Amino acid sequence: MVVGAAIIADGRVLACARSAPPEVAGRWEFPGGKVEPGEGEIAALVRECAEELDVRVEIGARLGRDVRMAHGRSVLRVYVARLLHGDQPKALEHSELRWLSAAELDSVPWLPADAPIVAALRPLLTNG
Ligand SMILES: Nc1nc2c([nH]c(=O)n2[C@H]2C[C@H](O)[C@@H](COP(=O)(O)OP(=O)(O)OP(=O)(O)O)O2)c(=O)[nH]1
Repeated sequence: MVVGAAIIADGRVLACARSAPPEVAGRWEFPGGKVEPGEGEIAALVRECAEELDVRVEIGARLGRDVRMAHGRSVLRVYVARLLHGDQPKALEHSELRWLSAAELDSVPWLPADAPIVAALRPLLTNG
């Protein structure tokens, strides 16, 4: 299971450009990663957001549906999240971070598995 966090602030969502591995570098994703054995999904998201972005987050509702990823070996599950304590994300592992409005959602090349989740995200963002 791979979990991702759709971090929303001021009507925008945080999109992150992968720096590695080469086959997905330059593609955009939600921060997150693999749930470790014995770890809960929420705990995995809190850990990944701290590791990748140096932020504390509160995890909210599920967003969209589970998406089966390449080769059917894993599933992507995304949750809505918000930043806590005024923390500001830093690109510790990504090549770039961008806050996207609803109108800007299609302006970056998301990882293919993210498409249905990005579509479900649109109504949660204010236009602009
Ligand atoms: N984090 C994240 N991964 C995604 C998204 N969409 C998508 O297809 N993936 C894929 C890319 C990777 O093959 C996999 C996540 O693996 P990862 O390399 O980020 O996991 P991890 O941080 O636990 O890394 P590692 O321990 O395996 O090095 O899921 C997404 O929106 N967010």
